[in-house]
Amino acid sequence: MSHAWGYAATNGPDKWAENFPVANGPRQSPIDIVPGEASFDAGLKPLSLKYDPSTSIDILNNGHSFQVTFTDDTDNSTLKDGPISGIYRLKQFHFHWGASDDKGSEHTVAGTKYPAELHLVHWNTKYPSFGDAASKPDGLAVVGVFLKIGAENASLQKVIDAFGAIKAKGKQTTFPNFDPAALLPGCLDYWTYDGSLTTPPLLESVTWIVCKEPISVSPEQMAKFRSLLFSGDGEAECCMVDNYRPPQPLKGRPVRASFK
Ligand SMILES: Cc1cc(=S)c(O)co1
Ligand SMILES: [Zn+2]
Repeated sequence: MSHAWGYAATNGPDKWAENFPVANGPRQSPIDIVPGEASFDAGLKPLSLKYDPSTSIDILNNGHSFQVTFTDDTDNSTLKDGPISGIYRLKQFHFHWGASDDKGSEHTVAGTKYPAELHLVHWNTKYPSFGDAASKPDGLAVVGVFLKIGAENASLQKVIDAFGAIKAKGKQTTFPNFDPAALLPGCLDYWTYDGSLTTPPLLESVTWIVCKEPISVSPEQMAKFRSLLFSGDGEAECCMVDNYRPPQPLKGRPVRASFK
């Protein structure tokens, strides 16, 4: 690929292997989760997610998605238990979504696509930093939450209210005192499997934890997601939509369920 990666026909998921050969690796994400083929594991613990709203810093349009970034120099916002060992710190959350409500999630459930998917990215504190952890097989843990069309989501609206300041690529603004726990579903039953980042460099360092229960998003709120731009100021406007990678081969990996 002569130019940076993206989601267009010229630089999208089908082209990523040219610059990132791990795209064809043994533990790529996302995957299609087939509930009937997941094995219930009684040894899986409930997720322990403890987030401190004072760790939220800013919100950024990075040209691929938007992300809310957190201070990660303390154990104030962490993920513990579930399928992981040790303490993982929250670094950022972001979303993937579609141009229409019939697509947008990265993981699918028995082939079903949701209109969007939230990713809460955490790194293993056995390593000195996120950057270091990102290249280790047990370095990252990402909690995935599906978004389903329904009632307006008041917590999500707080994020959407910041979109005016980050419409174009490279725009950033402060985003203090936000509690990401407000974006979690009531039930934290999950599927888990070993996978990767779903964007280049597609590092195979992620323990995926995908919640079974979706959160709601209204059609109007989804329209606001689709008003963000892949493009920067002064460039031809390109709506930020369909920023999702399709499911990848499971290649024999087990998918475990924390619930029956
Ligand atoms: C670190 C990271 C993780 C995911 S899942 C993503 O889409 C981008 O960056
Ligand atoms: Zn992601």
